[in-house]
Amino acid sequence: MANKITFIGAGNMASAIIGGLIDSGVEPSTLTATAPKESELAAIKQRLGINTDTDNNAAVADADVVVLAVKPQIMRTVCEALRDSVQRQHPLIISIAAGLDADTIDQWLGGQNAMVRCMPNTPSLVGYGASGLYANAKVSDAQRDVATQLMEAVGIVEWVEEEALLDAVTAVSGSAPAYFFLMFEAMEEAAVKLGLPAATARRLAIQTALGAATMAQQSDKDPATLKQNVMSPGGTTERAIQHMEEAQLRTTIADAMQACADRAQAMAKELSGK
Ligand SMILES: NC(=O)C1=CN([C@@H]2O[C@H](COP(=O)(O)OP(=O)(O)OC[C@H]3O[C@@H](n4cnc5c(N)ncnc54)[C@H](O)[C@@H]3O)[C@@H](O)[C@H]2O)C=CC1
Ligand SMILES: O=C(O)[C@@H]1CCC=N1
Repeated sequence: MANKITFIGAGNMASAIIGGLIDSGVEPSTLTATAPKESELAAIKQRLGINTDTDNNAAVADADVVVLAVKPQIMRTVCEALRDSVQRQHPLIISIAAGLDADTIDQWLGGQNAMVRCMPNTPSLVGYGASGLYANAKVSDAQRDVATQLMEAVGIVEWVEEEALLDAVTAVSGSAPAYFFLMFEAMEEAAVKLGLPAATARRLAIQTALGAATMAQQSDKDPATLKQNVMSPGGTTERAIQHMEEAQLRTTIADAMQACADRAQAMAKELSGK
């Protein structure tokens, strides 16, 4: 793993990755996170024992890897203010921002940077992250390995060779924890209507999702076969699945994922001015 990693931004996604890294054995003293407010940093410092700084330039001064973990809308301001420090140090830059392309961020940082774009997701916090990664031409094999190691510490890593595919990764994994949380909400509400206490319904729904995901991961059967195995002919599951198919659930999911990828592209256009 790289010697020193600095996270610019200490919000939901940065804390999820940092928490996962520490759980995987990374020494907290090698990690630094920044944010404008000392109050936000005090909480993360106390919880995770990492270094913190309100000064982005000071925090990247001796970093081998800089992870850009601020909202896309403020990325330009943050990068332009970091330009001189980055040009002096030339660390590996990893951006986790949705949409924004590597070339745009590289230009904001003064150009000629080794840039990895990463689309992670929040389950990184519990070691079950799923990240898509793309590297620009400046990234060496050794730096690719560093990025792989960093994100594998918190889950699985899939490299894509075409940058545009990161929008598809955003749709299938970056944003997708929210789809499953929506499913939990809906199942709990429906189970309460069927008479179960909310807490019981929530536990059963979550455990079932965990079981289904684990089975799908471990089985040599595809999801369609595993689904079929639950559906006794003329039984209860068949009725439920028939209802979902008639209600066009697949189309809803496809449309939602297309909207997600479209939004990533639109954000990139809006924010890069291209
Ligand atoms: N939340 C998620 O599930 C995912 C988020 N992302 C990407 O991660 C990035 C961060 O998202 P979240 O963590 O959800 O946002 P967040 O709002 O939780 O965190 C943003 C952080 O940036 C800090 N910040 C604001 N201005 C700053 C500045 N000038 N210098 C340094 N830090 C500054 C904030 O104090 C905060 O700690 C976004 O670009 C988003 O597209 C990517 C994948 C998943
Ligand atoms: O909703 C968003 O824009 C970010 C990117 C992927 C997940 N959260």
